Amino acid sequence: MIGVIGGGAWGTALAQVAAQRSAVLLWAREEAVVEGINAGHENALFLPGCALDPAIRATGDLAELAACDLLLVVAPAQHVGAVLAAAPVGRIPLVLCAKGIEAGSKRLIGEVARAVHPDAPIAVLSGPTFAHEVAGGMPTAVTLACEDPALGEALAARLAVPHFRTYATTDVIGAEIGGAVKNVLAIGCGVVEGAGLGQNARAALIARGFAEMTRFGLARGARAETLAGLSGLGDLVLTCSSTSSRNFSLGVGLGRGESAATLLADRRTVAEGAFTAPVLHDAARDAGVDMPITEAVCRLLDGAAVGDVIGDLLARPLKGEVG
Ligand SMILES: NC(=O)c1ccc[n+]([C@@H]2O[C@H](COP(=O)([O-])OP(=O)(O)OC[C@H]3O[C@@H](n4cnc5c(N)ncnc54)[C@H](O)[C@@H]3O)[C@@H](O)[C@H]2O)c1
Ligand SMILES: O=P(O)(O)OC[C@H](O)CO
Repeated sequence: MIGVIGGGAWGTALAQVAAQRSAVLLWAREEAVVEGINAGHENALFLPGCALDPAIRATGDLAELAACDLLLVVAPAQHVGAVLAAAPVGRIPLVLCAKGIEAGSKRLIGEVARAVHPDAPIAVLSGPTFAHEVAGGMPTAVTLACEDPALGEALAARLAVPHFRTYATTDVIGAEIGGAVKNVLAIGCGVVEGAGLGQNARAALIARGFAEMTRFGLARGARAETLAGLSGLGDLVLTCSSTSSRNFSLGVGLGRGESAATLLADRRTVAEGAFTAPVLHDAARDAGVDMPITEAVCRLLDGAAVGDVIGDLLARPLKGEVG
């Protein structure tokens, strides 16, 4: 049986995919989500309007996950450590599906999981994946990263269904960094949209943002081809082009001059980039990597005026395109 830890939009969509081939037990934090899935086969809080496979069973009791032989970890990045610490994992393989970096510790989610459950094999699933499209059966492709190639290929085969293709790699760090950094850059692209700065600026931000992602990723041991793949460039393009992205939408609000505090207040859904941006900025400084767009997003989240931040970005000394 496949266990899913997290009953947000993405955990629910992944449960829907997994249910095509396996029994699925989904742990959700909210009682209303557990009841809604078990009684009405719908997650009205986080994925409304999607008729779920009746074979998906939900629970509010983490202990029940001990019966699973594979766990998909889909809590928001800042909560993965706490949720995993309370889960009966032991040696059950963990597929990490959150996109972010833990604030304070500056750890990638794989490092967080390994610290709590050192005996559990770790994999990362990431890529361009709006939950509502995946849950609706629309064609989607993801990266499945695992340092053990045999386990990675077995997990990729187990989680794939015809509309959900998994591409295996051994580059776990690359998959993690792409997913974390793209959320920050998506906020920046949203700002460009909200401030009406035009399509040229958005394309420039995607390309220069990808250069930032690559610099940081290579400094942390990622492989360039992973960063240019589904979990990096693929997801960057998706989230930088659509208001279906919570991160892009947050940026649109910032670009219109609304404050981050107002935009983030009382949110039920997560915009991971808002939490990752400051810790990514710190981690980049530690690694000696220049990330001007990430720095600009941090300033905007801290309340700096859009005109000032864009003016400073454009006023930087000219440099070569590579390097
Ligand atoms: N939604 C997507 O399309 C999508 C796609 C791929 C990856 N992801 C990633 O999946 C992760 C989960 O996002 P989502 O979209 O499923 O969430 P969501 O925005 O739909 O829902 C918020 C989730 O946060 C959980 N939560 C809130 N406070 C919590 C706490 N204190 N402890 C534990 N959990 C808490 C809620 O229970 C809920 O599951 C994120 O890292 C996100 O980047 C999302
Ligand atoms: O809505 P976002 O910005 O969290 O993006 C969701 C997924 O990460 C897209 O791949």
